[in-house]
Amino acid sequence: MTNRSLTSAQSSVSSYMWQFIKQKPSIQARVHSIFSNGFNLKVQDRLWFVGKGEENLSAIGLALGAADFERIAAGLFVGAQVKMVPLFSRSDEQLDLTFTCYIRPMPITLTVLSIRIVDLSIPQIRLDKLNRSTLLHQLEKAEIQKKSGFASAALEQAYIRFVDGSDSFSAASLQPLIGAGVGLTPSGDDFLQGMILFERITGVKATITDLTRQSLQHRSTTDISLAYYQALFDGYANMQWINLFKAIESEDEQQIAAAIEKNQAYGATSGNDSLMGVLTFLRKAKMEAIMGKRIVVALGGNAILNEDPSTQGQIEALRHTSKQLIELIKQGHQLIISHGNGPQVGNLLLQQSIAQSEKNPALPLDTCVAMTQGSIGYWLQNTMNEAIAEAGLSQQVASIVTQVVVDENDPAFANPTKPIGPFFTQEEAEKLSAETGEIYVEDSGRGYRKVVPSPKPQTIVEYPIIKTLIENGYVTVSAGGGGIPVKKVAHGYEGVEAVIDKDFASANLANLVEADYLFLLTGVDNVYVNYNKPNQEKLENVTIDQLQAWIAEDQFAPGSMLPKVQAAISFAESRPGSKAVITSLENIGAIFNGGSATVVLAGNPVQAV
Ligand SMILES: Nc1ncnc2c1ncn2[C@@H]1O[C@H](COP(=O)(O)OP(=O)(O)O)[C@@H](O)[C@H]1O
Ligand SMILES: NC(=O)OP(=O)(O)O
Repeated sequence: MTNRSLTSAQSSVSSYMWQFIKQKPSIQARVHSIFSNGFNLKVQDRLWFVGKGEENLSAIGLALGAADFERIAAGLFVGAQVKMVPLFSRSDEQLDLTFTCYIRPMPITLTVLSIRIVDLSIPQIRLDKLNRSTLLHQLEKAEIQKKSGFASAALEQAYIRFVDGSDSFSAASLQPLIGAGVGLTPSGDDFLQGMILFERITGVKATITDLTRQSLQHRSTTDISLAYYQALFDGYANMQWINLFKAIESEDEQQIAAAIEKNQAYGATSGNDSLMGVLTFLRKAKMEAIMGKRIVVALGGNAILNEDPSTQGQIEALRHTSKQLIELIKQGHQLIISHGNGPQVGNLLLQQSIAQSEKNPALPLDTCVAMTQGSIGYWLQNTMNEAIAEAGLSQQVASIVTQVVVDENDPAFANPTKPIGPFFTQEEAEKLSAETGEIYVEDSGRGYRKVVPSPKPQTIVEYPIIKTLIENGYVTVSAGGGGIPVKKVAHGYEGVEAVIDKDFASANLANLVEADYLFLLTGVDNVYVNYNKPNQEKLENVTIDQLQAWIAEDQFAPGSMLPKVQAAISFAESRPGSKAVITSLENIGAIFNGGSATVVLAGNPVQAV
């Protein structure tokens, strides 16, 4: 008998198999099937896989260093006896094992020391992370179908029926996939396992998992497939999947590409077959909008203030607004709310100046912005909580006092353009201007309003906090009133007197928190060219270039639609795939369901919402 001891850390065992090994003093097995990258052992009613090298560590198995694997594999035959004796000299992270193969020309015993116990339990990956990852795109260009069992006529038909939606997933439609196709792990099973795996990592409703379990009671498949189904149901996957999950988590495109390639190389068609399941899961999830989008929603004036300017009136308006916003949460999206404060901050400033005295000096504009941010955030937090409870949802809402950094040399300080506060007639405005030196301008045909400097936002101080809250499932209210304008000073930040445009601040926020969408909600469903003229034209899917051309023609009113269009452009061009939507509050539930809105994106308008 040949004996060989290994002391290297080249061998590993899955945590799943370890659970079984550690209960047994010795394990008698027979070789069940042999592949180029490993072989299966039958142990009573279970199958265990012995892989070549850690990259072939199976959920149901053990992986030996490549050289030692080759020594055994050379003489291996189906039916050969194998005996494993755990030595238990190590900790819970390591195992020693003697591994005797009764092979030709003579048996071989390996004493495999320091076998690493590798956790192959299926992790959770947040849908938004998966959604942002390039996995779907990469699978689409990897030509996996061509290399899979689904390239064969019979299976291809079954696949197309699912993908074009003519066959929905049901026990009856799914059952024929069990055991379908050639190989020791038939393609149909690999496909279903890819889907089950992704249901598991994303934690979405386990529809395919449940249907597959039911179908397995009526239709059988190979022992090997059954063993992998069992491992999946128990929450374990092969090493190459775990590596793909790590790559998705890293958001590194190249790492994802490398992990896909490793998976594709698995088995004859197995790797590609299960990736077909993943691809189908991702497409289905996208179609059903299971994969939530991260959406910054900027609320325009009429979302907060209608005819009744009292506190109660504004809360009522926000109550209505919150009920509409809930539609996005119901559809599974992450909601990052921002809002304007033009009327409120102007009114507060007016109250400050009227009531000021030596003992009670008027508060500066940045503090007034902070106060309106606080009051509107407080109202919104409560109306959102009410709407969430009413809809039977469980999200929690947090308002964040948000400071937005501006450049103190921004030319906007010398040229006030931001209308705030109440509307006045021309005579009233002229009188006020003469008395106070303040500047009043006509605001989009609605009357005269005081204007204040509105510098461009550079960054948002609290954005990492906002991002953390979103990623942990909270609905946030932030950057209210465009954020509190501050400048960077040696010891931190200091307020500056201005009101930042909330559409620009929201675009900045959307970029910083890596949102998929920026929704600018206002009084119209769409942006128009030739607005309010007999030849007005509704804009639906538009590119940045088209908008730039219309801006040059002065199609959008400064102080109302122009900043929205500019903010939409700045977000759409910030990152590939970012989309900005300008529409009304009433329209938000319909946006992902074929409703009409103005959608701005950097690329081809055909790919809109
Ligand atoms: N080209 C345009 N297309 C559509 N609406 C326009 C256009 N130009 C001006 N508007 C007006 O601008 C309004 C949006 O600006 P405003 O009311 O200031 O924003 P907010 O809703 O953020 O308070 C629209 O409701 C509409 O009345
Ligand atoms: N800060 C700001 O832009 O407010 P409005 O949208 O209400 O004008």
